[in-house]
Amino acid sequence: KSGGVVYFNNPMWPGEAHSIKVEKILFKEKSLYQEVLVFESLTYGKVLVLDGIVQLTEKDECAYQEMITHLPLCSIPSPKTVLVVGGGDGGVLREISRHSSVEHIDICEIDKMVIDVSRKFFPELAVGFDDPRVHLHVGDAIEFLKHAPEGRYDAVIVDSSDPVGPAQELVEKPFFETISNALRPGGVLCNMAESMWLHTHLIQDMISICRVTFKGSVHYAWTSVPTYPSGVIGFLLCSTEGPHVDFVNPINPIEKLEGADKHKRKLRFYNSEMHSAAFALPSFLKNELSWL
Ligand SMILES: NCCCN[C@H]1CC[C@@H](N)CC1
Repeated sequence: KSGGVVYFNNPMWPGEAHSIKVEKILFKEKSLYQEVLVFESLTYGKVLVLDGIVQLTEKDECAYQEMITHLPLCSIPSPKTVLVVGGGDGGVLREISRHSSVEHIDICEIDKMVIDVSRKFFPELAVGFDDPRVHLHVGDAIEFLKHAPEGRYDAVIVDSSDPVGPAQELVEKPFFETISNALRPGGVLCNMAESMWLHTHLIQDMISICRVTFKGSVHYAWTSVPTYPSGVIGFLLCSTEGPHVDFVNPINPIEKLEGADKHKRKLRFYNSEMHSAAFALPSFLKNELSWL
């Protein structure tokens, strides 16, 4: 209710909750897949919540959208074809459109309500859908990728919600195998990879799958998102067998991309220093994750 505080507690983070002060509820409906909530907060702008889990806020979405997009796209010389899994709010599309080398963008989002709600309440993100290179597919990415042509994409970005509910199957081996098959040799995947503070078992499971599924390199990167549980979110960066990809030192630095800032909206978070720094990991994580 307005004026109240909303608590986000969930089996994904037992024993802790995150609260944001609600100024005004703007939208609350059940889609075919989940409950979709939008509210005006006191200090983070508008907030998108799916099944009680914060997906984005206007204040800090830049960190997530910019990092999940530019970590992969700045790691290959000239990305041309990109697939977004999830991402129905349009934020990743907005970031991809900064790359003038990109010619074709497919996006596969299962829940049309997320797209419609973003267009209405988050125009700063939904602007991504206006790019003529974008081809929208409303449906299950598991099916979409099963039928994707082999070696079709230079990059795949999995901008998913947590693996509880609609996104449950997006952390399983068969799905990663279809992604690997859909990427060209030396193609790259950037996959949302939860919190190093909360989910090291899940991260380990994903890395174990990716190390056998992607014969190139597998790296873990992370960034700060204050409204996500534990205040950080990670990304799994994988490359298929083929031309070596150095994820840590961007071969295609965003600063050299003319047009990256031509947008009326400048980059707020990502830059090449943040790119490299994102791969520096705390000792507990290096010790916990078996890279071998
Ligand atoms: N496209 C908005 C972000 C979706 N990904 C998030 C990562 C993990 C969070 N617990 C919830 C959403």
